[in-house]
Amino acid sequence: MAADWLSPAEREQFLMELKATGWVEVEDRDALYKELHFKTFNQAFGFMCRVALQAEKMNHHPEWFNVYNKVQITLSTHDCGGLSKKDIRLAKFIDKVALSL
Ligand SMILES: C[C@H](O)[C@H](O)[C@H]1CNC2=NC(N)=NC(=O)C2=N1
Repeated sequence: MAADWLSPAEREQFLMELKATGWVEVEDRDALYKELHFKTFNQAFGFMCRVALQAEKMNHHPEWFNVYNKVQITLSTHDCGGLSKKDIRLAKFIDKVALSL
């Protein structure tokens, strides 16, 4: 959606903020990646449940992989073939939930 496109200035600003919290740009595609570690599987899955509910509300879904206490997340907007404001919003939500656990 056009409203979700990032201007070059917004993109630079948001990427700077998110890199400071551990997100990295994926090398071979326009996407963001973060790996999170929790104490237990319960915590990791609890985190995933909260993110899943938000993702469904936003109609914007992460690509993710979980083993025990580790969650690897890739964010990208498939409809526009790269990063959009929705990825930024979801990344910030993910950081907020992770901090609250
Ligand atoms: C039809 C449906 O609205 C779309 O496929 C939504 C669903 N979730 C999505 N999630 C992500 N990450 N990118 C999208 O472009 C996207 N599009």
